[in-house]
Amino acid sequence: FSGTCSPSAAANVHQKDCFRSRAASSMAQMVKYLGQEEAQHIDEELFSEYGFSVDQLMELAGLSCATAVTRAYPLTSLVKSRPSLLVICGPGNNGGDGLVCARHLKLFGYEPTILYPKRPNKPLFQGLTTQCQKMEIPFLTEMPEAEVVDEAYNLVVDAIFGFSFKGAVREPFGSILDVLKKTTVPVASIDIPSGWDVEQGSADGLQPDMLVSLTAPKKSASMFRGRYHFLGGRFVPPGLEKKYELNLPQYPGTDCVLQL
Ligand SMILES: NC(=O)C1=CN([C@@H]2O[C@H](COP(=O)(O)OP(=O)(O)OC[C@H]3O[C@@H](n4cnc5c(N)ncnc54)[C@H](O)[C@@H]3O)[C@@H](O)[C@H]2O)[C@@H](O)CC1
Ligand SMILES: [K+]
Repeated sequence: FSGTCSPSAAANVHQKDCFRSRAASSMAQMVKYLGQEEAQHIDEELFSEYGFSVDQLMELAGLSCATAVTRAYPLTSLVKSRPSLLVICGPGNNGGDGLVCARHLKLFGYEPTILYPKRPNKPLFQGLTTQCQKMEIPFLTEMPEAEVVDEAYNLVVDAIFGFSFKGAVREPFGSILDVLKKTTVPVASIDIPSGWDVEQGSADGLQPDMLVSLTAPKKSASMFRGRYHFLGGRFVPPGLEKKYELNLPQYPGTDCVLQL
């Protein structure tokens, strides 16, 4: 889209797109893009000052991600005969968001499969894993080759690393990300495209088609070049939003996601 809204454009639809696009880009300018430390401080404060628990926010974050997937890749738009998705979960809370997202996607009619190679020995993650197993979501034991991923799945959900990622990628995630970079199916990243520096991004890294920024976008989101950037995690209390000057756009109605 060129950025100029031509009044002579015949279709109303085009005009609507035009205004939506303008509104969205001005919203994207207003909302604050967070540095890594700031994102971690907000996270800590949500628990220490505002009394939330991790599983509460993870449920809302994962639900946002699943909802964003339904908006960008509705069941009717999928090209494969089955609505299959691959959800790759990492070793921290970003991986937990992925487990929650997979569970909701199953409830929304998709057929997720999970790869979860490094599982923390904590009740929260064990519970989320059990819930997915009981929802009859299959777990893979290893990352398939790129050609297999392209053939078997409509979309890959990247829940490997979030805002605590630092340094060079350690195994087995280095090899998993190498495969992901070779696939042609769209990738939807939760919070940060995995392997990207949280603030600087990564020129030769993963190039997801969708990014769901949680709470507020991180600085690297300004380097995102995919088609769909959503904001999710509609749980920020006004006091916290004010303190960190987040300038969050208003979510429409009761929606838990907003397209930036
Ligand atoms: N504050 C918020 O707004 C919320 C955040 N949530 C999620 O939590 C995420 C942050 O979670 P965490 O702080 O647990 O961290 P991450 O999930 O970003 O990753 C931490 C894990 O990755 C490993 N790791 C870090 N760098 C690595 C490297 N170079 N190679 C291999 N492994 C590496 C760490 O050892 C740790 O196990 C967010 O991005 C978001 O997805 C949500 O669950 C809930 C609400
Ligand atoms: K991610």
